[in-house]
This record gives sequence, C-alpha cells and structure tokens, in this order.
Amino acid sequence: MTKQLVFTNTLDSAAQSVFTDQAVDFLCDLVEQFRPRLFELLQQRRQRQALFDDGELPNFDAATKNIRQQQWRIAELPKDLTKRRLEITGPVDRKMVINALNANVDCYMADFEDSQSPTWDGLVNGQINLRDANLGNMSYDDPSSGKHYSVKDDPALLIARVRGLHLPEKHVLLDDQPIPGALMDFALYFFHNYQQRLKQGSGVYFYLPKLEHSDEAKWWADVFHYTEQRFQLKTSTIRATVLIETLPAVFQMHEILYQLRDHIAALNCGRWDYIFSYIKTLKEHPDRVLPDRQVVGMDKPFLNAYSRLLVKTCHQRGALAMGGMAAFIPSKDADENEKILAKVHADKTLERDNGHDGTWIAHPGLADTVRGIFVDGIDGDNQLQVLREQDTDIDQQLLLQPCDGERTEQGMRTNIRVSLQYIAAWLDGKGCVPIYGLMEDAATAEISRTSIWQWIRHGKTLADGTQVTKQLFRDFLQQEADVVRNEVGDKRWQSEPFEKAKKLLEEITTADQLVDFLTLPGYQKLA
Ligand SMILES: CC(=O)SCCNC(=O)CCNC(=O)[C@H](O)C(C)(C)COP(=O)(O)OP(=O)(O)OC[C@H]1O[C@@H](n2cnc3c(N)ncnc32)[C@H](O)[C@@H]1OP(=O)(O)O
Ligand SMILES: O=CC(=O)O
Ligand SMILES: [Mg+2]
Repeated sequence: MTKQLVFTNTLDSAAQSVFTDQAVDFLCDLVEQFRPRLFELLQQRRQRQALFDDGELPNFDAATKNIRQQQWRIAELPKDLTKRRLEITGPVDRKMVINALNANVDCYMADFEDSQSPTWDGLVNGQINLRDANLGNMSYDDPSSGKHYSVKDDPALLIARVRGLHLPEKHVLLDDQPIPGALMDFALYFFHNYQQRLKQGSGVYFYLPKLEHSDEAKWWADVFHYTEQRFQLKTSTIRATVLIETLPAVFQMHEILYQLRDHIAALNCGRWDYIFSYIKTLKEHPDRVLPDRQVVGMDKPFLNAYSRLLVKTCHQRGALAMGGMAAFIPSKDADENEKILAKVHADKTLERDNGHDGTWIAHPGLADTVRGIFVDGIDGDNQLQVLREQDTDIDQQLLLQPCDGERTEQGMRTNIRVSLQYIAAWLDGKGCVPIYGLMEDAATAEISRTSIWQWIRHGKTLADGTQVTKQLFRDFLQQEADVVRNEVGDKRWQSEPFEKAKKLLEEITTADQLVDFLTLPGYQKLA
C-alpha cells in the first residue's frame, strides 16, 4: 500500500485549497524519499558539535581541498537573479506581503522562517498569500484601518524562504512522525507556483536557511533534481540562495556552492544567526565568549572577515554575495530617525565596500537610504567583478577571533527583557516584532538568550565585577519581568503568553545543556 500523510487536525477550506490531492502526493513522496537522509544529517550535526564541545575548532576540511582549489563555476545566473541590490524581507501575512511587493526594492524574501511563528494558520495562509502574489491578483482590506491594499504593476521579485532543517511540522505525520517543516514549505510553494512563475519567464526561487555542511546542500540539490524530473522541468528551474549563517558553514562555502552548482544563485550573510551560531558552536570555549550583543557589529574582525570571505568565494564562482540585515527600523521621532538612518547608512556602506551585490532591509522606510548606497553607489546591476586583493588571506584564526567588548548588567537586563517579549510574541503567533526600536526575530532573540546561558556556563563577571550565576539570572528575570509588565500594562500581560514565555526563558537559560533552538521547546507550546 502506498504511504499516506496523516493530518492531526481537520482541514478547513483554506487548508484544503493548499493541501490538494496532487500537492499532498508530491509532499508525501518527498518526505518518504528524503526524510531518512535528513535524520542522518541532523545526527551528523550533533556529532560535529560533540567534537567542538571537546575543544576542537571549526576549520576548512582537508578532504575537500580540491573543491576549494579547482577552477569551476556555478551554472549561469538567470537574468532576473542578477539584479538584487535591495531585498526587503518579512513574514507572509497578507498585508505585509502586499507592502513588500510594492516596496521600492528589487526582491522580496517572503519568510516562513526567522520572522514567521510557525502556527498552522500562519503557514497555510502564507502559502495562499504567496500563490495569490504570483498570480498577480492580490488585494486586502484591513478591517482595523479600513485601508485597501493591492499589488502595483511590476512588483518585487519573490523569493520564498523555507523553514530550517531542524524544525518539524507537527500537524502532518508520515509513519506517525512529524514531517520536516522545510519539505512542507518547499513542496507547497513549488507545487502551487511553478507553472505561473514559468509563464512569467522566471524560475522558482528559494532561500535556504541555517545549513551547517555541504552534505546538507547536496541533500537540497537532490530534492531539487528530483522535483525537476518529476515535473519534467529543465535542470536549474529551481534556484536557491543559501544563507551562510552558521559558524561551521563559513568553512564550507566553496563546497556548498559546488554541491548546489546547478541550482545556486547566491550566498547571503545571515549575520544574526551567524552570531548565535558562533555562541552555540563555541559554547564550551571560555576564551570565545561574546560581550554585550549591542557591541557585536559587522565591523568586529570575526564578522568582517566572514562578510569578506563570502564575497570573495561567491565572486570566484560566479554567484552573487548578498549582505544581511541591519536590525534598525524607522522611528516616528524625527531626530531619532535621523540617527537610525545614519547607522543603517554606515552598516550598508561597509557591506557595499566589502563587495556585496545587494543587501536586506527589514522595513520599507529604509529603502531610500539603502538605495543611495546599493543602487546609486554601484556601477551596474551587481559587483560580481569585485575580487579584492586584501581578502585573500582570511583564515581560520581570523574567522574565529575572540570579540572584544564589555559584558554589562545593562546588557544582561536588556537581553532578558528582549528574550521575554520576543518569546511571548512568538508563542502568540508573531514571529517578528519591534522591541526598543529594533526588529527582533528568532535569530536576534537567540543571541540574547544564549549569551546569558554562556555567561552563566563560564561564570563570567560583568563590568562591575558581579559574577553571572543562575541565581543572578533568576533575580534579574523577576525584576525585568516586572519592568516589562509595567511597560505593556496588566491587561496585555494577562491576555498574552508572557507568563509562559517567562517560564520557558527560565528553563532554557538555566538548563545545564544548551537548548539547540528556542523554537524547538517553543513549538511544543505553540497553539
Ligand atoms: C535575522 C533575520 O532573519 S532578518 C529577516 C527576518 N526579519 C524580517 O524580515 C523583518 C521584517 N520586518 C517586520 O516584520 C516589521 O518591519 C517589524 C515587525 C519589525 C515592524 O513592523 P511594524 O510595527 O508594522 O512597523 P511600522 O508600524 O513602522 O510599519 C509601517 C508600515 O510598513 C509596513 N512594513 C513594515 N515592515 C515591513 C516589511 N518588512 N515588509 C512589508 N511591509 C512592512 C507595515 O506593514 C506598515 O504598513 P501600513 O502603513 O500599510 O500599515
Ligand atoms: O536570517 C538572517 C539572519 O541574520 O539570521
Ligand atoms: Mg537567520
């Protein structure tokens, strides 16, 4: 008997329109075919981490030296993926999708990942929204403002980011086990959109997050080849941009491009997950504990080296090198806004000067400032020709260089308030929220909570000499929860899952073993 997917809940009409018989067949085949290997790859992540915990440091792999040294290039880029100077990103709710498509940018990264809390309804409606976006007949009437939204002519080019490989989808089972969330997002987006995208003379474009090794890139390449064959499409119809946002992956960039050479278009500096991964990968290394999150900027040597090596590697192979996200969002206060735009300007100028071909913005209000740098400030559609002499000697030592800066009580308290508010929002179905003037999403919040864990783990002292302990954290958590409760008011505190978030934050921060992703225990609690 052929296998069947089992849904844990009754499908409403929206879900039925997404999980059609043919789409379900395709998804079921993908899961059956590729999940066993995915489990092995996740196991290999744990084995590599055990070595790092024992004192080894991530490094370039001697076994794949020939891939790094030989001459080869990725498949030629399709025309519409050569100009990606400015990309807006955001979760896939309907108003956001329309606003992003209408923004003054080249591309829109529609996000099922860091900025999307993976509620069932959110994911299903996200698929419907992206299908409508590709069909070009998308509109929305906002019941709270009465405003009508529709997509302009010539919208931004749509690229969908699927969930990371570690995230299960608990509402859909095969053989009594949750299916991989990444395969669900990929299969549904591909199935419902490939015909329309090909009709428009384009391809089906994805962002792939949080890869740790080129074997995982090979796994995705196999998924893409299988899909193209099944739907009788030309090789390279599917194109991926891979986020280099884990520390192990920075040592595998040539290999990742190589394994995906028929399908890759670009690498991207996912700087927030990268900082989180630096903490996580080196969590047992007392000499590489990071300072306050606020001081870990792209000008720090280890981060700047990562950006430069990514550019160099991509350009050598004919792939675009995308920059990352400045977390600043516009303020309604004019003076404050001027300062924010100046910070964004400095951050993006550094990326442009490193040779990136384009960059991300979190908010349409930043488009004009960043266009000044990445559109007016470069010659042509990209900087593929840039190969800088000074970026030839980036080595393991520089990529892992300890980061200077203070650990302060203020920094620790801010980390607590941000984590608490973010986890509460996420459990409430919102994957990206403004907190204290910054956009916070699953990647930025991970930095806040793992920093504290690592400071406790190594008994670090704050700038005033206080040692960070589990008890200090518990005391601060109680005090900062009161501060947040005052800020949001009793009504919101009681009606939103702040108490649940506080409990989860306490559990994962005081656990003896670092919890891999806060979204894993979080997902168990997500309605
Ligand atoms: C680490 C990483 O992974 S980075 C990538 C993931 N993160 C992201 O994608 C960040 C996406 N950004 C956002 O979600 C939002 O900008 C937030 C939550 C940070 C702030 O959103 P808001 O509080 O709505 O901001 P604000 O009120 O200033 O928004 C003004 C308008 O801009 C729109 N807007 C804001 N950000 C975006 C966006 N990223 N895409 C599309 N529209 C947007 C809002 O919908 C709103 O539209 P309206 O006037 O029609 O109502
Ligand atoms: O996904 C992007 C990141 O910075 O993390
Ligand atoms: Mg990320």
